[in-house]
Amino acid sequence: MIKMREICVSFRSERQEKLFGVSRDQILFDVSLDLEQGSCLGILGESGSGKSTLGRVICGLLKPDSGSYQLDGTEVYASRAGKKLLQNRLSVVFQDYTTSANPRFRIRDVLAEGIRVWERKSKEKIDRTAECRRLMELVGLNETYLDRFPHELSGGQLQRVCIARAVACRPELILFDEAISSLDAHTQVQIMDLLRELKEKLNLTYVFITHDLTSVTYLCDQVMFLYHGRVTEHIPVNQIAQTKNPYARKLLESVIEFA
Ligand SMILES: Nc1ncnc2c1ncn2[C@@H]1O[C@H](COP(=O)(O)OP(=O)(O)OP(=O)(O)O)[C@@H](O)[C@H]1O
Repeated sequence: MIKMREICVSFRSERQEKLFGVSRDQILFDVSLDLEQGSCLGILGESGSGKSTLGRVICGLLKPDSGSYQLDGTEVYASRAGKKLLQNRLSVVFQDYTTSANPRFRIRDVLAEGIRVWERKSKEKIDRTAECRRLMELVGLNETYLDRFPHELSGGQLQRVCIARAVACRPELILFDEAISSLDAHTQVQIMDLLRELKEKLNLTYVFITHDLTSVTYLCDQVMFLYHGRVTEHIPVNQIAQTKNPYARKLLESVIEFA
């Protein structure tokens, strides 16, 4: 489904030696990955290692300096058709569910944003009331919440709404950028169970960006470690205990010590 080869990204450096300097800081170095349909890839790394930058490349928001990014054989950044293909297939769920839902919208209007995308894609007219009910049921929320505003829901409930909005446009791939990190541990498990269930039901592919090793082992089938913008390891999750990666070892030891 996704094939990335030697992706490099740099940003204009803040420390320019000349007045009109053009020096750049490289953030991603030759990142390559393959993602099969139906799989779940966890991207782990310390703060600043380039996870979200890679996420922005994956979701079509940041054109890399060099490298190839193909979706089902089509080069994503080479043409408008490539970007369009990606837009039609991908949804994103961000960490900050409080700001990703417009506070002036009722929940039904938040969901309508995703439903409209599906209407445009499919060129079908959808019964929005019925679709909102279906989506609420899909993410385990009571349909009476449809008339509430975001601040009238708990963090976990609101993140469920954001997940419902993400699946409303019937994507094949969903990118989660620290999407459960700010929830309490109990709610995180509930949301991860929901994500597992949706993945099976809707045959979805996930990319899951996180600091949290536990959620990766719970949800993902493969894990990629980024360190200072380079992939240091990309392994199946069931081999994580044997990893030599120092960052992964540190995370593993902290989980084991904590347990
Ligand atoms: N638009 C930008 N312009 C300049 N530098 C940027 C930009 N976006 C990110 N960076 C820099 O790129 C580096 C990687 O940032 P990124 O957000 O990808 O890391 P991360 O691994 O997701 O970190 P965190 O876990 O803290 O979110 C950081 O040093 C950051 O300051």
